[in-house]
Amino acid sequence: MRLQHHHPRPAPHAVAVDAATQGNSSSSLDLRPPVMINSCTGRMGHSAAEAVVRAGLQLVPFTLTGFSAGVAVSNIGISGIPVELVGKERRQEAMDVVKDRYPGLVVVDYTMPNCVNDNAEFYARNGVPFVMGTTGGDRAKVAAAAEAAGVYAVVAPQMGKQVVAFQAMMEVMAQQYPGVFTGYSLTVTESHQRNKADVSGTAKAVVASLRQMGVEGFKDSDIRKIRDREGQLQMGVPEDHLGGHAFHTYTLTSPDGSVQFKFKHNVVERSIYAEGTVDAVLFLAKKRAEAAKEKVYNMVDVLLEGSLR
Ligand SMILES: NC(=O)C1=CN([C@@H]2O[C@H](COP(=O)(O)OP(=O)(O)OC[C@H]3O[C@@H](n4cnc5c(N)ncnc54)[C@H](OP(=O)(O)O)[C@@H]3O)[C@@H](O)[C@H]2O)C=CC1
Ligand SMILES: O=C(O)C1=N[C@H](C(=O)O)C[C@H](O)C1
Repeated sequence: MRLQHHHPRPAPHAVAVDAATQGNSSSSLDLRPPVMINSCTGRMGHSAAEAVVRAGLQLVPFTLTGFSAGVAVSNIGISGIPVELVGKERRQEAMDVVKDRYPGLVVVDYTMPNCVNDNAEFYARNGVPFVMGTTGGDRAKVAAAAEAAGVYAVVAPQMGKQVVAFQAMMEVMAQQYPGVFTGYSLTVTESHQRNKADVSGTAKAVVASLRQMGVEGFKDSDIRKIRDREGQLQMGVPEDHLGGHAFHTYTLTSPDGSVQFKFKHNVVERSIYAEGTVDAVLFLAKKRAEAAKEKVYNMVDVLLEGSLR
């Protein structure tokens, strides 16, 4: 496929895409599916695309961007593979070609919170399994779109194995000991790179478990979001990683102040999520091959099944 160039963005590795050169032996039951990542233009999408290539999976050489109205295509390079950018107004045309050329593909979404639902509905409409790594949006609607279309999906705000294990531990604690922190007050602070649009989806998930453990009166909007350089340095973020980090601290304090619990998970860079993304893709391919009854999963499900490397 060559989509028409309208108004190309700068293309450091502008090379014509010939999908056939990457080979395509996928079948719909392929356990190592071709992977389309939206959007390879973003930090997380780029990192996940590199992990896909490292894992020896075929990277579909097309990626969606949020650009539209006059901006159609140009190319970027991922680990030497030229990837063609597809503007929003041409995404259905591109998806038709991609489905035809890469049967059995799995889609990964790392875009923006404000397009989570639109993208999920687009993937569901097209009958393609997807990993929704993007945070935000109406998560119940994402799951409902996948269910209604009978499409397999992993929907999770956190792909990093060890952080997912922490999330799982909090969920188990909430199930086993509901109310154990009744009366305790909670503060939550999260720091991410300056241009992260929303409050941490991981923090929201952990807070949901803490509520089940009895914490009352704590709203998601009470999560303290640090995006400024000074605040980030104070929280201990290394200067080199101001542009890519995820530091989370949850503090629980007893009513009389005599007991305090602190949970922390601090991550720099993005490889932990990128590797987990590949695991989620392989998990979905397996579920599809097994024709599993359940369609929608999260990363705790992937972990519990032993599918995180
Ligand atoms: N689940 C997990 O483990 C993790 C989740 N995340 C989440 O992933 C998301 C992305 O983060 P990050 O990569 O840092 O953000 P970036 O801002 O670096 O990238 C987002 C990209 O999305 C693209 N985009 C915007 N709108 C659309 C659209 N409608 N269709 C296709 N592409 C679009 C933009 O491309 P363009 O400018 O070309 O439009 C942009 O490059 C966030 O929600 C973040 O919280 C991040 C890390 C780990
Ligand atoms: O945007 C990020 O960077 C991250 N987003 C996810 C979140 O919002 O929880 C996961 C991790 O914190 C990195």
